Amino acid sequence: MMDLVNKAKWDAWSALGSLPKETARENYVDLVSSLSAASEPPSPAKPAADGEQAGGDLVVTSENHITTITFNRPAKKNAITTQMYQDIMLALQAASKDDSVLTVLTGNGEYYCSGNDLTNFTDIPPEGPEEKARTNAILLREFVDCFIDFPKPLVAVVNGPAVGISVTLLGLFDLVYASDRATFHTPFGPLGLSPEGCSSYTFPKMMGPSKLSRTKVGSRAGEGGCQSQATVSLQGRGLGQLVFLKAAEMLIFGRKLTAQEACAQGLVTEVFPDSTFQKEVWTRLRAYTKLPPNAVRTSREVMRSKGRERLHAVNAEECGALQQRWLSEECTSAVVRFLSRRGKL
Ligand SMILES: CCCCC/C=C/CC(=O)SCCNC(=O)CCNC(=O)[C@H](O)C(C)(C)COP(=O)(O)OP(=O)(O)OC[C@H]1O[C@@H](n2cnc3c(N)ncnc32)[C@H](O)[C@@H]1OP(=O)(O)O
Repeated sequence: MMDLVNKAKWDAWSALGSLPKETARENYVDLVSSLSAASEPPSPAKPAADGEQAGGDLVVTSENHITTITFNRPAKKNAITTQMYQDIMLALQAASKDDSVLTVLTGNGEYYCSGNDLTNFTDIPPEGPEEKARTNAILLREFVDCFIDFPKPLVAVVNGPAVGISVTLLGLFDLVYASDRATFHTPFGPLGLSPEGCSSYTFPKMMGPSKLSRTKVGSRAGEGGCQSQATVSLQGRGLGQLVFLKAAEMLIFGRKLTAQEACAQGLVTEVFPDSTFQKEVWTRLRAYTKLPPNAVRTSREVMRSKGRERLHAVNAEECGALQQRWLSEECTSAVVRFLSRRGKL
């Protein structure tokens, strides 16, 4: 009775009764070929091909216990429309309750995401620009709160250049895997804007001294670390000052970082050669979904819970500042310059 394996075999055999040997052989072959087909690793969730609007500007798929939210406006460098903010929140709310273990954000086409769609500022309601700024600030605060409160591991698969809010939100992600063709740009200064996505807090905090001192110069991308040619001059500067300087260079002065530089600063977890990026990343993510889901969720919760209250306060402060920035002449003239460069106005 205690030899459970052989007992299971006996039970299965005796349940076949007087099944003819030939039929049993055929059934066995059918079973084995069905199992081998199922064991084929499914191809990574492929977003809709360029130009297709399958699922509209956002494609949400859920397979292999991974929910994937794909920016799908390649013709507009995956700029985020007002509707997409709403749809991403809905997708996150659904993902927080489904059987997925991980939630991934990625882009279709050559860009990861070119940030907020600057035409969002052009549809001014009859109540005027102040009302537009007020409703935008509410939408942005709710959007970022969704990421702060999301209960499962968040992964960014940064397939190409990332701009603005798609960069600042990365400080709220658990894993940021980047192709070596990705870049990270937060042009808030030139746009007359200020940081969002809690980046005014997460970026200085994340670009900490330990990462700078451990920068590996010249190592190959994808060897579990960063390939950075950036040499970091520490002469005469306290690391604390250098940390702020790096975050300020991005958020105040709009310096664009390469994937390797972003990895050296702690914004990116790992950089992969573009040629093997998708295969390596999705193979790794599928392996992560085999981990005990409740342990994964518990570990993430104990890591994230302590900082949530602070992040909500930072988000509120950033949205309040942006509500004023959006009404400023600096911002409106920058948006006019962008949209008129192609005769959009
Ligand atoms: C609810 C409100 C929330 C607000 C949250 C605040 C967020 C802050 C931010 O995200 S700030 C950052 C905003 N993004 C930008 O400033 C990027 C603007 N775009 C560019 O600078 C360039 O397009 C580029 C560098 C991304 C790519 O340049 P490139 O020359 O390669 O390509 P094009 O410029 O020809 O772009 C192709 C078409 O895509 C349109 N487009 C690209 N990005 C945006 C965008 N962010 N908003 C609107 N439209 C964008 C571009 O206009 C082209 O359209 P066209 O083919 O019709 O001309």
